[in-house]
Amino acid sequence: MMLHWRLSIAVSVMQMYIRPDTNTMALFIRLFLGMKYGVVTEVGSNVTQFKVGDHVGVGTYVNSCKDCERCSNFLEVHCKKVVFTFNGIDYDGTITKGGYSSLIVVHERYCFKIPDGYPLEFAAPLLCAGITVYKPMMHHKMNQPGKSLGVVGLGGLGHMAVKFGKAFGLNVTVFSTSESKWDEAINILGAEKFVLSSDTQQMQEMESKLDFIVDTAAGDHPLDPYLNMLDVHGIMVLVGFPSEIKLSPISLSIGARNLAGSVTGGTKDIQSMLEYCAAHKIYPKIEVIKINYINEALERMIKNDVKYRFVIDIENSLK
Ligand SMILES: NC(=O)C1=CN([C@@H]2O[C@H](COP(=O)(O)OP(=O)(O)OC[C@H]3O[C@@H](n4cnc5c(N)ncnc54)[C@H](OP(=O)(O)O)[C@@H]3O)[C@@H](O)[C@H]2O)C=CC1
Ligand SMILES: O=C/C=C/c1ccc(O)c(O)c1
Repeated sequence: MMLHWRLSIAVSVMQMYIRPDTNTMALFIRLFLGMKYGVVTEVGSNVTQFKVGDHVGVGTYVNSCKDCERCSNFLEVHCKKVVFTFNGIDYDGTITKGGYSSLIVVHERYCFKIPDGYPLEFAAPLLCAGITVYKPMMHHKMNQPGKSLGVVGLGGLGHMAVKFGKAFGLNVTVFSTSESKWDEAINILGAEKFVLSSDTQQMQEMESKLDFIVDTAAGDHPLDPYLNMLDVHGIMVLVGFPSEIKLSPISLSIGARNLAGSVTGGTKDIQSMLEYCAAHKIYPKIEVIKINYINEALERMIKNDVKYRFVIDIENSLK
């Protein structure tokens, strides 16, 4: 039942951001150390899906009850007993350690085959940022060529939403608080349009122009201007975690618009996403670092100076 593997390389994805609380500026450190990839070195006798030598990845969770309706429908991330890969308490009482390890033992259900030829270092961010936007985009049928997509926030999640949007044949508009990201959005990621969200006129010009919006913004921001950009029956999905959201019900009712949320994805969705990325040559933009660069990496994350994920090469760090 268990898959036992030694990581040839382990990967951690880190994010850090400042979040205003009601009274204080609190510094939240999110060391997202869950996603990792490596090579299988040992399989238990009941393992059927993997063999020694396979390239595999582990996402943001490593266990769930396997028995509830959600698990039965491959919505394991929504299982009430889901165990997260980092700082979770597993069923045997152990605290999960995420990606800062050279070895992991994991049930094969929570292990994903990285397709042949897909460069391993790109796989880890897919297991969080990639699936977090791919899942709602597929669920809400945003893969209809010719439709229009708005992506709010150009960071780890946002740049993946742009990549999927382009691969789906959508007309993509990036909404950003950072004027400096114009070149990246248009010339590198290939978005059709870039809107500076602090520019009221540019924002108003987008009224009723979008079919879909994926909102990845990490900080607090008004929702009404974005909802008003949706056409009739348009769909806005929130995947970011600002501290709170406020909106006028009229922004939803007029135009019969839809607002939804989403969190990463189930095991089948994750495997499909990996295969889609391999088939369409979709790669997250990453910077590979060694562990001794971690303090500088943290400093740079505070300054929002990373495009868009640090990937820690644990194996080469330990040599
Ligand atoms: N639902 C889920 O399963 C998951 C959710 N998350 C959450 O998604 C969010 C984004 O994660 P990630 O992409 O990794 O983070 P990043 O820091 O890489 O990117 C977030 C982007 O949001 C924009 N932003 C930040 N603050 C604000 C603000 N106040 N108003 C508007 N835009 C803002 C910035 O883009 P710009 O400069 O372009 O404005 C920033 O680059 C986080 O809240 C994270 O916790 C992450 C993983 C999974
Ligand atoms: O699989 C679930 C992961 C959820 C998640 C929650 C918060 C956050 O900041 C993330 O990066 C992921």
